[in-house]
Amino acid sequence: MLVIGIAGGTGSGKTTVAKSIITKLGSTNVTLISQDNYYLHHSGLTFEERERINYDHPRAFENTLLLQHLNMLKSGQPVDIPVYDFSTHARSQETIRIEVKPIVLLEGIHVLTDEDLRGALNIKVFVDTDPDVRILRRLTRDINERGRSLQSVFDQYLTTVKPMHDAFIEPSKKYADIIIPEGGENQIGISLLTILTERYMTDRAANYEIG
Ligand SMILES: Nc1ncnc2c1ncn2[C@@H]1O[C@H](COP(=O)(O)OP(=O)(O)O)[C@@H](O)[C@H]1O
Ligand SMILES: O=c1ccn([C@@H]2O[C@H](COP(=O)(O)O)[C@@H](O)[C@H]2O)c(=O)[nH]1
Repeated sequence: MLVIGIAGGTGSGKTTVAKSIITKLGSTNVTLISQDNYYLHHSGLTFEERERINYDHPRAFENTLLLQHLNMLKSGQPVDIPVYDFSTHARSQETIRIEVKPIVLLEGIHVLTDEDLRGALNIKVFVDTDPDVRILRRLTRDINERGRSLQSVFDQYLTTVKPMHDAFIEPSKKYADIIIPEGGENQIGISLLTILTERYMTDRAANYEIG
């Protein structure tokens, strides 16, 4: 199984890049997993307490479960991954079944910051988009899709999103094999990744396999 990690700041276009690759290759051989599904579940906290959590710190995620699921997929077992509800800041009761496919695209803000997670990736990608573009995209998305107000996006960006991006996410770019400027607009970068993935599928014995 080939695992491609796609990191980058919030709103950089990680999901858009991943979905473009799936559109080009078809979904039969490629599956998408978002690190966001593995946000820690804070069942003992109230909504107001959950609202104040720093969701941009590397330790906000249950990466041990994510790694366990990747290992299960690599050994040929399907997995039931958690579903995360951004409007309530909580895991929902449901899970999603992920079937075994030869290619896994793993996208998330911190897929390159965790050493163990990096070790599970065959190709490491960083989507590099200017902060002003990212915050504008995030503002639109969080208000339209995640039930946020203008003020809450503004406050969260300044208190946690930007400081954590500067401290952890931007520095993780150095681990990338491929940097894709401007995300979904970068058709050449997306084609490059698609070609690499196609080559893997036609030659499973290629050098990408981790020992
Ligand atoms: N090139 C683009 N032009 C315009 N809007 C975009 C572009 N890329 C992404 N978006 C929008 O910006 C938002 C964040 O993009 P997304 O791919 O989900 O980023 P990420 O997964 O990095 O947070 C989404 O609403 C998406 O539709
Ligand atoms: O409960 C939550 C959990 C996460 N967030 C924010 O989500 C982004 C990561 O998602 P992207 O799709 O990569 O933008 C992260 O910056 C968190 O701040 C949240 O607001 N609430």
